[in-house]
Amino acid sequence: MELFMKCLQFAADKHRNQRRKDTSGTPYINHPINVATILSTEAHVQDMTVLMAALLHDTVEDTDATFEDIENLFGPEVCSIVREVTDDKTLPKGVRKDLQITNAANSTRRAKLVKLADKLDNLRDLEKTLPCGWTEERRDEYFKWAKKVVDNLRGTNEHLERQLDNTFRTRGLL
Ligand SMILES: Nc1nc2c(ncn2[C@@H]2O[C@H](COP(=O)(O)OP(=O)(O)O)[C@@H](OP(=O)(O)OP(=O)(O)O)[C@H]2O)c(=O)[nH]1
Ligand SMILES: [Mn+2]
Repeated sequence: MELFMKCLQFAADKHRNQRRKDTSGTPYINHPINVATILSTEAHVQDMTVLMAALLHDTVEDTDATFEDIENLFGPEVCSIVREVTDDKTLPKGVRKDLQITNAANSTRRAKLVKLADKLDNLRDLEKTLPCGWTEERRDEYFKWAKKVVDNLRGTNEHLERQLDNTFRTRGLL
């Protein structure tokens, strides 16, 4: 529990100047908190290593945090999950998005759990509001792409997959 609180503090500090893309400017940290909360309360995940990785999952991708920081502070197991769910932002966006689809199938179970909850929270946000500057078409494309990623993560957690399927059904993708 002490290490979990340190993850929360570390993620809140790293994301402190970031906002979500919604019009109300929700603090970015709400998203990693939501991902960890979905895993704990909806997927009934009790593995603290997974819950810590959920809090940290966007720190290396979107802040100046490094894998070295994560490994030193939170250990190699948490770090390896964060590594699995971190996109290489030096790659062109199209390549990154394709890699998420192919890498999903080869991920460890722990990384798959974080990926499923990450997609679920992002899709729930997208159902509520269109991010600033996004068109309806871009939202539709995100849903279609997310379905391809999720299809390669299946067989991991029935609660998460049922919730994701509800969002895909609402969009006419299932
Ligand atoms: N739906 C939604 N997403 C928002 C919002 N604000 C920030 N995001 C982030 O935007 C990313 C999705 O937008 P894209 O344009 O597809 O991706 P990009 O930022 O990586 O270029 C997600 O990153 P990610 O968590 O790394 O996930 P993913 O890109 O792997 O799906 C999501 O967390 C918001 O208000 N609504
Ligand atoms: Mn995320």
